[in-house]
Amino acid sequence: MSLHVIEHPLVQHKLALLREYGISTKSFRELVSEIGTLLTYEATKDMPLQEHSIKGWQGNDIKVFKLQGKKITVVPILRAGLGMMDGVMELIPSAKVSVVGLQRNEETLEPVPYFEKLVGKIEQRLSLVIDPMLATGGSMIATIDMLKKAGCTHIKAIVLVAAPEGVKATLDAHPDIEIYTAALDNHLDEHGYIVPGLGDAGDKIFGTV
Ligand SMILES: O=P(O)(O)OC[C@H]1O[C@H](OP(=O)(O)OP(=O)(O)O)[C@H](O)[C@@H]1O
Ligand SMILES: O=c1cc[nH]c(=O)[nH]1
Ligand SMILES: [Mg+2]
Repeated sequence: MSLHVIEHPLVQHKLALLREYGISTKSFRELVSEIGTLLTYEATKDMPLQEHSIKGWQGNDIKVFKLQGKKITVVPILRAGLGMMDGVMELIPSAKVSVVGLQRNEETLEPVPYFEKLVGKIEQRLSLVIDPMLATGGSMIATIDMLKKAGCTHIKAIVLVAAPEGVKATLDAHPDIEIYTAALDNHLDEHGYIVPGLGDAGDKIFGTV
């Protein structure tokens, strides 16, 4: 459906810190999680509400609004998506979690699926796919393919940084989804890395380099 670049000053400030050369693993993890929280706030702002009547502090009936029906499944793409989990779950602590494992082949840039564990009745919920990086879009497209195969019709993606190539490929393949990102970066380099980007987000979160 569309791309939402979140230009909120807190998001942009934290993203600037995240891009620093030589950032520590601790700071990288903290910022990934914090930006995850802020982007979740934006991505959930059109969730439907239902009116309820409750007893308020004075003991009389008052009208309030609560989230309606089956709510959200968070879908982290392993590994790097796990880095956003705590931040996302902070705002939606009752969300179900469906985990998808994909490893990009660094030669062909094709995603190689290695894990899929989706929750029951996933088709009745909004799927919120989380991954820090949207590069060629291959991993995101493969994940959305899996979710649609399971019957999901309402899917949003939250990524910290997106390349124009990945946004186009994802929205061409799945025009009905919405992408929320802190930045639409410049381009992909010859190795499929986002420029200016963040480097290898999975390695930075897990300390594997
Ligand atoms: O848009 P694409 O071209 O598919 O690239 C983006 C994917 O690459 C990274 O994961 P990677 O495959 O490196 O796995 P990791 O999270 O285990 O490091 C990143 O976290 C995305 O999942
Ligand atoms: O720039 C990129 C592209 C894919 N995966 C990453 O971690 N970073
Ligand atoms: Mg990686």
